[in-house]
Amino acid sequence: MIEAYGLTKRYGAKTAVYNLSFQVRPGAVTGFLGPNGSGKSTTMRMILGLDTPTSGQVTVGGHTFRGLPNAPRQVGALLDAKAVHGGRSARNHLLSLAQLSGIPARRVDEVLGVVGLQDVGRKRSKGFSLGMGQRLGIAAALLGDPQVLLFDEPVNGLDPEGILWVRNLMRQLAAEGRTVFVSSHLMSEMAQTADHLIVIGRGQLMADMSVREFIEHNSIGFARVRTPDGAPEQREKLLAALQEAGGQAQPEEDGALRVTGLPLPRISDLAHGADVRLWELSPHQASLEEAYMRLTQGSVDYRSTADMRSGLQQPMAAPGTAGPGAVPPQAAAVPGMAAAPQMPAAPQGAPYPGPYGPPQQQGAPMQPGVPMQPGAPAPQQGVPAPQTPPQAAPPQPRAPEGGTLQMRAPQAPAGGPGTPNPYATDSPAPPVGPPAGNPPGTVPGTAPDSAKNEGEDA
Ligand SMILES: Nc1ncnc2c1ncn2[C@@H]1O[C@H](COP(=O)(O)OP(=O)(O)OP(=O)(O)O)[C@@H](O)[C@H]1O
Repeated sequence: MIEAYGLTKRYGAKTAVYNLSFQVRPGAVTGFLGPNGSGKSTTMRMILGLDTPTSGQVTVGGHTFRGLPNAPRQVGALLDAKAVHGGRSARNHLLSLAQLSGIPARRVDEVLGVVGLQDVGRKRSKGFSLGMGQRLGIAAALLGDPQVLLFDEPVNGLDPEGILWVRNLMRQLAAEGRTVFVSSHLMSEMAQTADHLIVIGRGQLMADMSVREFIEHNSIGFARVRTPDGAPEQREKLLAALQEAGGQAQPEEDGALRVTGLPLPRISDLAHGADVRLWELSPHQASLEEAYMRLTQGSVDYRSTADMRSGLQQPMAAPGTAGPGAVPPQAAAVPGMAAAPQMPAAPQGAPYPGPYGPPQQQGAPMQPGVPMQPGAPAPQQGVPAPQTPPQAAPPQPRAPEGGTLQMRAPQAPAGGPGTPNPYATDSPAPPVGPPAGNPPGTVPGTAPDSAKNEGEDA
């Protein structure tokens, strides 16, 4: 079990992790999610004793990492697959790690086999592809047959077969009763691999719950309704009836409607009352990716802007105006591609809106664009529609029944409302002590924070 209490890490004026408390339990795969720069790697490095918390603490099996007896046999980690001496063969790299930790040499051949590198074990790792390097990093993590495993982006660079293999490996390790903590940006992968999720944004805890609960709490269910093809008047009649009843409808690519704000039986009754035949009426739940986007969109530090040199943009409007060249955040600017779906942020403190979404006043459309009017054309491809601006606060979930679910908006620092949030200012933080040197029992394949640059470019 990994347990963090009030974990905080500052690098000079930069607060990378703030007041994080969570538990990672054995027997499950726990996904660790958060936007770029949200503090996932920093947290993992603190768990592994490679970074020293500014305050708070994190323990593995009740001990700080440095207090763990024979740590490399108890904790394995893949943090940075490139942290390998490229001139050494894969086998020699693992052998040197094994020797440092008192692990028998035969285990090296075992783990080379487990990760599928047995045929290239004597080749120098500098010739390895990204995926082979990942496999070598995973082999290093498995070397001590540890009960606790941390993987930072393990599927990075792996081909589909490799991704499937990692998924099965994680699940198998958890089924053996081990603690498996894995960060990833691949939501579809996490949805299939993880049992539980810990989500952070700007270094602070945003969600700690099962995958199922996470999707339930952060997504709006919807109904797909399809009227007969080639009968636009039927579709328009249905649209009018849905809107009159307080529902919202968005066009889907295949001509169906995505309806929120009305339960399925009501939609059926409305269609019947309007004398409209239906080819489809089906319930849907958003994906983990949609739920994640919805929760974290207020915590994203790095957003892309359109490339004005692509020749595809109108001239930029004056700052502060939404002129023809203004590009909404995350809107696709590629010809022939529709803007990516933009999930609206739920209003802070809003209750869970129920399986078919909130009533109209709460139910911002799930797709780009304004709610569709009867007879209105579907949004043109390649034309980003107006979008709801991101809101800073994540939604508040309902409390679970008898569970350990917690989900919080980023917490204000202790000290009351007048205390500045470290994320709101660049005010100097208390000085951080010099990074500790290589701790005894450093996890194979990882480097202490003394190897990292703690400074920031001006
Ligand atoms: N050694 C360091 N010195 C200074 N700042 C650092 C250091 N390590 C991390 N940071 C900063 O702390 C913040 C969190 O970084 P971290 O690498 O933990 O994020 P992350 O969630 O792992 O990001 P990503 O998903 O992009 O890998 C970032 O703003 C980063 O620039």
